[in-house]
Amino acid sequence: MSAASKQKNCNNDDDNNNNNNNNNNNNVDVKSQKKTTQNMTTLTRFKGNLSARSSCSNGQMLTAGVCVCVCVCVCVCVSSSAGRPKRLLVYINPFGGKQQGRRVYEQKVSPLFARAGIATHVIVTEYANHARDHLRTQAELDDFDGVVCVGGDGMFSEVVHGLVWRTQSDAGVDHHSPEAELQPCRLRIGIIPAGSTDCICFATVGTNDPVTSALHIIVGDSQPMDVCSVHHNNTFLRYSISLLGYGFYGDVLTDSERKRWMGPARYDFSGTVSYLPARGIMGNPRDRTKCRAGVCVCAECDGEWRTVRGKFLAINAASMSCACPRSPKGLSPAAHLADGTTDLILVRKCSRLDFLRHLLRHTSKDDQFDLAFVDVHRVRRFRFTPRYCQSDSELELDLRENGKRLFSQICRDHPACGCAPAYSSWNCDGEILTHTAIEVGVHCQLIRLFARGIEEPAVFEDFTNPCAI
Ligand SMILES: Nc1ncnc2c1ncn2[C@@H]1O[C@H](COP(=O)(O)OP(=O)(O)OP(=O)(O)O)[C@@H](O)[C@H]1O
Repeated sequence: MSAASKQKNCNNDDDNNNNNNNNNNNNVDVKSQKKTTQNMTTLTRFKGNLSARSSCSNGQMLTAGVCVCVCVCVCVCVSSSAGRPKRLLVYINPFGGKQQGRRVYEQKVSPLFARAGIATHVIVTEYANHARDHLRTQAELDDFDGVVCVGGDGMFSEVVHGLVWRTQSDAGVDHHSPEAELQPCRLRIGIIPAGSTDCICFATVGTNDPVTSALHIIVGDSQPMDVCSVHHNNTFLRYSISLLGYGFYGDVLTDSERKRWMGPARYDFSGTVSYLPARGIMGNPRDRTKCRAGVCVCAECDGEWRTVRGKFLAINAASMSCACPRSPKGLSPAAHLADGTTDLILVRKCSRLDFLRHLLRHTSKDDQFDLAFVDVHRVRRFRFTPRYCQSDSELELDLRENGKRLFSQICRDHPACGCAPAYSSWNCDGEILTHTAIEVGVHCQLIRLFARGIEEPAVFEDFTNPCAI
């Protein structure tokens, strides 16, 4: 990527919607005013919604000013132009969240796709990584305009892994090289939320509602997103879209899988963090500016590496705010979806009370980074090398043989110190990585979602009177 900043328009691909259709559908199931209001929010943002207005006035009216406008949204989209998908490959995880994926798709989404004239090829997954493997090897991607996953963040991660891998394979890019410039994926990804947390959907759409997500797909919205590649010693490990966590966050996952997450904490992990600060970007991790739909500026690639050594309780890299309904601020409230950076949060060794203060600030108005033992940097790349006490560790032998850069910085200060080695694991979007020494690079706008990011509410939006919109 060139050193110059790229300015990209992240808005909807289509500027004009031809709204000629007055078709009214009375069969749409609208369960609550809240849901309908969300759908209306989507509707109001569609450009050229004049005929949506007139359709709405003829549409089915419910009590309290609630209007069934989902059908209208679909009609708005039917007169398709470039950017709107015509054929979609759909993967449904029947076991995500409350195991409602199939029902959600069949009852709420499939009828909308049909009405919008979108053909679908639906695969209900039969095992973990089914969707990923299918995308990697079998899927005839040329036949489709987009891929839809019905499930949670884990399912989305599967689809990203399959699609990014396949795109690189087709383009002859060596994804094992940490320096490789990855090819952006042609197909957009739609998320129909049917998982437990649905953090990615929430961060890119602003709500976890299957109908709203389906409408974004139908109108062909486009929201670019960064993807982090994680390597160990020139070997690809995983892609990360939301959060990479070592120390506290890594161990919460590891220990919860071992069902001992309430057990004794032993957080004090020595190591070296090197990072390449992001330049040429708008904002910083502490400016309280939320990521909003619109123009995205990609960070520049050059600059000087910086190194931090010490003892950490937690090392987190947040590529997005990681806000979700249960944590509305998220881990890094000002992180951006598509600027080519990740927010590297370093929590140094501190007392348990101080660490608790830091954690509690995630749910209050106070700045969680405004503490002496917390540093946050917006970075393009970073590396982490744990400092092992044991000289005969498997990793050290491996590193000696390969002798690469920072990975050779193993602690040999205390070969027989007898201290309990403090290891943690990296939690990569909910999956535990098999290595602790990692190198991470952010790939700016590698994928695109059928979404448009979170928009500021329009000043004159009046949800109580949808027909006036
Ligand atoms: N048919 C299947 N059987 C078992 N596991 C599956 C199947 N299909 C997908 N999976 C796996 O299930 C995991 C969890 O799925 P998903 O993300 O959809 O739901 P969730 O974990 O409840 O939601 P969230 O990730 O938002 O918390 C994913 O990692 C995915 O790889």
